[in-house]
Order: sequence, then structure tokens, then C-alpha cells
Amino acid sequence: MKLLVTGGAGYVGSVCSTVLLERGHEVVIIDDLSTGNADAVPLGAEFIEGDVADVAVDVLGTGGTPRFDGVLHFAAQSLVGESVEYPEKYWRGNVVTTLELLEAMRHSGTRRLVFSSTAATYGEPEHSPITEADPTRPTNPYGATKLAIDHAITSYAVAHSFAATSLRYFNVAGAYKSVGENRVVETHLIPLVLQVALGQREKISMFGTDWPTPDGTAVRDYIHVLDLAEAHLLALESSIEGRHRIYNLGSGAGFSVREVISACARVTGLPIPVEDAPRRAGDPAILVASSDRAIAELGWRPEHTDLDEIVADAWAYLQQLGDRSHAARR
Ligand SMILES: NC(=O)c1ccc[n+]([C@@H]2O[C@H](COP(=O)([O-])OP(=O)(O)OC[C@H]3O[C@@H](n4cnc5c(N)ncnc54)[C@H](O)[C@@H]3O)[C@@H](O)[C@H]2O)c1
Ligand SMILES: O=c1ccn([C@@H]2O[C@H](COP(=O)(O)OP(=O)(O)O[C@H]3O[C@H](CO)[C@@H](O)[C@H](O)[C@H]3O)[C@@H](O)[C@H]2O)c(=O)[nH]1
Repeated sequence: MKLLVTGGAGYVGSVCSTVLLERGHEVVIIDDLSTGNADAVPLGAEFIEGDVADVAVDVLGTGGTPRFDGVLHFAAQSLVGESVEYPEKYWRGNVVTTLELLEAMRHSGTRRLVFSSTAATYGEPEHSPITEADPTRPTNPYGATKLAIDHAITSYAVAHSFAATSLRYFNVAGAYKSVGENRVVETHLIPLVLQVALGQREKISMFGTDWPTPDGTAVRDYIHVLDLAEAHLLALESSIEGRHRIYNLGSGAGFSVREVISACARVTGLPIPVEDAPRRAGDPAILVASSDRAIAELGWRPEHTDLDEIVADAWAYLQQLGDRSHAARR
């Protein structure tokens, strides 16, 4: 297939693009590099630097034969804490941008879409694990913008025969070959803890030690980025015109912030100093996925669900990145 990938210079988009290219697909990436890296664009992909809202119409074309078989829409602002402070950045960057993309797709006749939705659409769950039938009551603007986009996609599927899938990822982690999580400003737990192990940071702050969880720290479900990439391929291949399917994607087990820090210490064999810090605004206490629907309907089989394996892949990637920049300086 010939696929348009938005946000392909970011973490998840670059890993998914790498896997798509390996499976013989043609990949064109749009990315404005607001949080991504040009270095992360895989060899073999065509790269267009720009904001999706500005360039989607030109790239997709207007009518006639569609230029692409489908779109994978990863591009977004995606930090929970930042979205509480700067909601305007999220409503414009996520909702307005995606509405422009949906219109460009409609006018060009491109109807197959896989969208990066999120666990943050659910908010504080009533029970665990979370299923797709559970209430969606986001506790932060980021989750609210992703939920609004999910609603827009449903109506495009019904009215304009889109073949759409929203994948609600839980916490993505790990790396694949030479692609991984490497943002200029990092806020995600696992890469931050590993930066402490690397000596790039003094300590890790635990945001909240008084959550209603067994050890008082927040619990998340960490999914390996490679398992996530496989789900995208399955979603693309099985998409159905006129339907918007929604799937949770997680490993099905919850790990607390303390447990993640312990896993990082175990894998690296290095000490990781910690400090207690206040809760971060917008955070729910516990997010754990039921991925039964994706397993039953997509035939998805997550293979890398062991937390230590996920951390080990992220660690190998960060070390190799350090070696590469060291070599480049010589
Ligand atoms: N990482 C996670 O744990 C996680 C979990 C759930 C959902 N998601 C979703 O997955 C997607 C990818 O997340 P990520 O962790 O790779 O984030 P990321 O920040 O690493 O990647 C996002 C990419 O999109 C680009 N981008 C942003 N706005 C753009 C625009 N308007 N036009 C063009 N490019 C733009 C950025 O430059 C970046 O390269 C996001 O939609 C995010 O909401 C991520
Ligand atoms: O220095 C830190 C960083 C994070 N945390 C905590 O660690 C957990 C995980 O945080 P983080 O890695 O920032 O991920 P989330 O805020 O859970 O959000 C991620 O996972 C969501 C799905 O669950 C996605 O929607 C988001 O895009 C993605 O950033 C949270 O409880 C944080 O409060 C700390 O205690 N200290």
C-alpha cells in the first residue's frame, strides 16, 4: 500500500513507519518537527516537512484517483501535564489539525484511516481493566481533544464511508532497532528514569505517593512499541468502509511508578535516586487496558509484554544513541 504517515518523525510514528517499510509498503511522512526529529525519519520514506493543517490538501490531492491507500495519523501534541496548562495548544494542534486532515481526505477520496487515540479518553476509570464500552470522561484537555476527534471520525465514517480505526494506546515504551523515544524535551517516565541511570539527570521525581494504589504511586499499562506497530498493520489490512472501530491496546498488566523505577534499576544495574513530588495535574491514578476486543477482532497478539524486556529495549536504544553522538563528535 502507499501510505501517508503524519507525525512520522516522532517516537511511535517513526517506529511504525520503519515496520511498514520493512513489510513492503510505500511511506510518505508529513511532520513539522515540533516534537519530532528529522533523524528519526526512516531511510526509504519520503519526508515532507510541514504542518498537517497546511500541507494535507496538497499532499493528498483534490479528486480524481486517490494518491494514497490510507493515512496513519500520529501527529499530535500529547503531553497530559502540558495540556492542562496550555489547552489552546491542544484544541488547535489536535482537533483543528485533524479536522483539516479529514476534509483533505474526503476531498481526495482517501478513506482508510488509522488514528492514534489514547487511554486518556477514559479519564479516571470506575473499574480495571478498562474496556471500550466504559464511560469516556477525560480528566485532562489532551484526552478531551482525542475524544472529540474520535467523535468526528465516527461521523465521517457514517456520512462519508471512511474505513476508520482508532487505536487507544495505553503507555507506549521500548524501542525497535535504531528507532526509539528521543525527544528534545522529555517528560515520559521510562526515558526519564533511564536518563538518571545514564547520569544525565540527578534523580527522578515520583509525581504523587498518596494515590489510592497499593504503593501510593500511579499505575500504568506499558505496551511495547513493536506490538503497537503490529496492531497498526492489522487495523489497516482489516478496515471496513462505513465503520469506525475503536480498540484499546495495552499489555493488560499495571505497574506503579515505583515498580517501573525498580525495573529500570534491575535492567541497568545502576542506582536510581528518587524523590517524592506532588501529583501532576490531570493524571488519573490507574490506567490498565483490556485489549480483548483487539485480540478477538484484529487477531492481535502482543508478544513483548514483560516490563523488563520493554525497559531493556529502551535502555539498549538510549545507549546506542549515546555511542552514535559520541562517535559523531570524534
Ligand atoms: N507515547 C505514548 O505513550 C502515547 C500513548 C497514547 C497515544 N499516543 C499518541 O500517539 C501519537 C504519537 O505519539 P508519540 O509519543 O510518538 O509523540 P511524539 O511527540 O514523539 O510524535 C508526534 C509527532 O507529530 C509531529 N507533529 C505534531 N503536530 C504536528 C502537526 N500539526 N503537523 C505535522 N507534524 C506534527 C511532531 O513533530 C512529532 O514528530 C500521538 O497522537 C499521541 O497522542 C501516544
Ligand atoms: O518524572 C516523572 C514522569 C512521570 N511520572 C508519572 O509516571 C506516570 C506515567 O507518566 P508519563 O510517562 O508521562 O505518561 P502518561 O502521562 O501516563 O501519558 C502517556 O500515556 C497516555 C496513555 O495512558 C498517553 O495518552 C499519553 O500520550 C502518554 O504521554 C504518570 O503517573 C506520571 O505522573 C512521574 O512520576 N515522574
